[in-house]
Amino acid sequence: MEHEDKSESLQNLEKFHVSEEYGFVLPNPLTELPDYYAPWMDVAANLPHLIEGHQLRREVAKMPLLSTQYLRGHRQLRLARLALGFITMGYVWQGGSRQTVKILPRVLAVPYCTISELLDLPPILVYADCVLANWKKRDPCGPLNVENLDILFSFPGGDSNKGFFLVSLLVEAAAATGIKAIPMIINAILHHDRCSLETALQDVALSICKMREAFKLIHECVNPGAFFRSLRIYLSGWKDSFLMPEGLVYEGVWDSPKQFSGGSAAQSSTLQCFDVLLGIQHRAAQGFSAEYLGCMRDYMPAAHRAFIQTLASGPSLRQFVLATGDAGLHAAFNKCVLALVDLRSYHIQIATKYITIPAGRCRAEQQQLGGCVHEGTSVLSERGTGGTGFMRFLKAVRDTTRKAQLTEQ
Ligand code: HEM
Ligand SMILES: Nc1ccc(Cl)cc1-c1cn[nH]n1
Repeated sequence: MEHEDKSESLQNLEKFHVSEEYGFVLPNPLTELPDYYAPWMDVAANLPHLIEGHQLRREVAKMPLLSTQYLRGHRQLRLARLALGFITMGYVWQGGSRQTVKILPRVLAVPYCTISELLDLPPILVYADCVLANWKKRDPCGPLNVENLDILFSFPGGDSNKGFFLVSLLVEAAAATGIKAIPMIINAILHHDRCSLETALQDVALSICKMREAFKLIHECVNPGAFFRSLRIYLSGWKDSFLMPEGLVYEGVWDSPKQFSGGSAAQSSTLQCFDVLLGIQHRAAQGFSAEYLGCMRDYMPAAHRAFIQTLASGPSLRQFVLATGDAGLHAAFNKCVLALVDLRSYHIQIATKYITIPAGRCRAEQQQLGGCVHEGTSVLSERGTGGTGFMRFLKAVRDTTRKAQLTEQ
């Protein structure tokens, strides 16, 4: 398709399930399903209690095999997937790293895989489930802030669950004005409109700064110990996992076990969108392949994946700004890059506080008391020796971002 067509297609954000107000966040997610699905919703709503009471497996064994035919529309499918995703992660990880399961019972596997196929998402909890669709306003007319928000489902780990998912949601919501500026940027490039382009780039830089502001809430809303010892475990996946080397058998769906990566904000369309817009291409870092971020696009809603692909195949903002030799555009472009560098640097500090430091304490304890740190796979977990894998990855991504600045002409 010609660039001109692409710019037109990107003008219609709604087609890509992108909201002017909420960005990639699912606006006003449903909180209820038809009563027929009460067996799923009741277990999902009661997950922390069932897991802590070692009753989850018994409850799942009692569940009927429900048909997905009574689910109507995108939002009911997203809510059903969210509930089944929480139950699945709870079922697999309720015994921690000592008692993993190898088989997901058919009463979960069959509907979960059916719904996942309809949404073109893998049958494992992803960022688009537990962040983008896992929220409601207490007062529907109230603001989008921590005081007026709640999550729909949770793992054990208390309020840190809510804090982690809601802070992520607020970071995503802060990105909305930047995402909304993207069609304007593409249009300005195609019409050689430097003034509109500079204004839109200023919107992107301001939006990324607001994302970093929202990020700061993590300190008051998430406890490092609760995150490291509890929540992090439940988000782990079963790909390249030495705890589940074969992966997970989805009973009644596939005969052989399947491997899927755990939930990660690498599945956030927002950061990947800004990377593509600014022409930032990441490469391999120990433990994380160059394809890792690319592979995570398969864990995004199909419409969001299409938005990123359409953006990637459109005109290059980087090349356009370079070709103009315009100092104002040059500065506005670099402000966006530096805002992304600052966000990623701040994120690295957070990862240090919430993973590296608690992991160090945990190792010290285990050397005295024995027992094994959960060496989960993929997201938010230690990879490689001493948890350095992810830190090298995050620093490599940050440093590649820094190198994307346009140098002096
Ligand atoms: C307690 C808080 C957090 C911790 C400990 C943490 C830790 C990590 C770790 C270990 C990774 C690399 C592993 C992987 O991607 O599988 C990662 C990646 C990432 N995280 Fe977080 N994170 C936290 C919160 C957030 C939040 C709130 C956001 C934004 C909504 C975020 C955005 C990202 C992104 C976009 C990546 C992919 C790498 C990149 O694009 O820079 N993180 N995080
Ligand atoms: N913020 C997040 C929210 C949900 C899930 Cl599943 C993962 C993350 C995350 C953060 N950094 N890496 N992953």
